[in-house]
Amino acid sequence: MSHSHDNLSYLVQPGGTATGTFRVPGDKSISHRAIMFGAIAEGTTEVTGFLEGEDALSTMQAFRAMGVPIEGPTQGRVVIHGVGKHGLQAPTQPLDCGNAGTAMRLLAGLLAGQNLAVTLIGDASLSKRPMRRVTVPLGLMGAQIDTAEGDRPPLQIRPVPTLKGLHYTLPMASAQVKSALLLAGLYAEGETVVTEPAPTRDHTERMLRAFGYAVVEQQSAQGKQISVQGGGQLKATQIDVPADISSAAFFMVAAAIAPNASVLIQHVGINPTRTGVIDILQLMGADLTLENVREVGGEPVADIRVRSSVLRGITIPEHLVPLAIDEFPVLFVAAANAIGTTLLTGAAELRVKESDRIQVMADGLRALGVEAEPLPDGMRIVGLGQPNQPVGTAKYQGATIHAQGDHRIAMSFTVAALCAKTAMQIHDCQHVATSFPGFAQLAQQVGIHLQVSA
Ligand SMILES: O=C(O)C1=C[C@@H](OP(=O)(O)O)[C@@H](O)[C@H](O)C1
Ligand SMILES: C=C(OP(=O)(O)O)C(=O)O
Repeated sequence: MSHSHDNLSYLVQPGGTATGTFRVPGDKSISHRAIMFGAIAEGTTEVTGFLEGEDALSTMQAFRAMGVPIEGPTQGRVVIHGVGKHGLQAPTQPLDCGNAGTAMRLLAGLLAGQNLAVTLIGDASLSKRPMRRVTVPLGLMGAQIDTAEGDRPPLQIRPVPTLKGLHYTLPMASAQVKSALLLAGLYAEGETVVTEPAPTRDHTERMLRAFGYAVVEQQSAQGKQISVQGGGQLKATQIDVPADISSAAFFMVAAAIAPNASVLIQHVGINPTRTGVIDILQLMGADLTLENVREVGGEPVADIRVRSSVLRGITIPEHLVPLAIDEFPVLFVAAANAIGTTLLTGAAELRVKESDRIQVMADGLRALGVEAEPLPDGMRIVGLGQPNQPVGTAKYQGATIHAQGDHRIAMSFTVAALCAKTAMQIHDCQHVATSFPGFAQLAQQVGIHLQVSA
């Protein structure tokens, strides 16, 4: 995708807070899947609450380029006129997945068995991310996908008439790989069974069922096994996308570390495979409660209230890592403001996201004067909180930070600025629009002293 601004910077002055009642944009994982599944379903699917961010729009554009009529988005409403499982047309150009790993990896699985020639490309960040994790198991199913040197994008999918089902144990806890294989499994002969070593987000499983496709789950000694049979059909449905807990997380941490803060974030998806950030913040002592817990369209949602909190450093339980995988950049900011040391291990996957989130966050925190030691699979952070100090006391210097093209790094240091003694300058913030359009305006609205410059 082309970006409207090539180099956005944020200047955040100290002394802000976070207060108010608001909703953050729609869940990115669910928005990608709603387009993909709606496109290959029979009939018309209506989506509300869709994330109008660049990542989900890349997915939408890709299906339009394969001949799927899609209306919208208009205020989060999208109407997809499904073409059925075999109705996609070969695109005349490479499909541009932009910054979105989810788009590229899930599309690889969904397209592998369609007898179409398709090339998937991405931006500079995505072009550095590993793809063997999907191309190897898809190859075992009979797919023919070429990568560039070192297993990186572009992916060239060659037409093959059919795939074979596969029994596969994921070498890492990855919902993207799991989903790619289940989607390929819809087009494979027989059964495809994916075993996950630890629970990962289960939006694919839930949404396949919402589209009337049977998904069987059972526990085994190796972990949960998820199976689909090839050859079935998806039937159009309605999808109400909840607000993205990964976006809400920035304001959860902002409210926890800022003085006199209180936020109520409405209609947030609290699928248990996504709530690691809530558990971790509560273990750190955050004043965080769930209100109005309800179920919307097969996904649990709640309003999340967070107030200024005395946070304490913890050793993060490893089983929570995949359940909070995208929230670690901002959780590191919480740790920097806590009393005592926080230790994260078992999170090597953070090194292969939009940036190396361990190195980039450690470098940024050190620039603020925080002791942050990157580990091969995590980080040790010595928090600057002091007992008996009021919440929100400024603890470190502001600094100039480069977000390295990573939306979550840019937003995390915006939150960190709440407890800085001097201004924070953050460069390379344009990718915030991939997951959180309107972030800067919302930050200003809640009381963060943020100015945007191009
Ligand atoms: O399936 C998904 O929608 C996602 C899975 C996760 O990636 P991995 O599968 O690489 O862990 C997560 O980091 C990403 O933001 C979205
Ligand atoms: C890792 C992320 O997304 P993706 O893998 O889709 O680029 C993210 O949004 O933090």
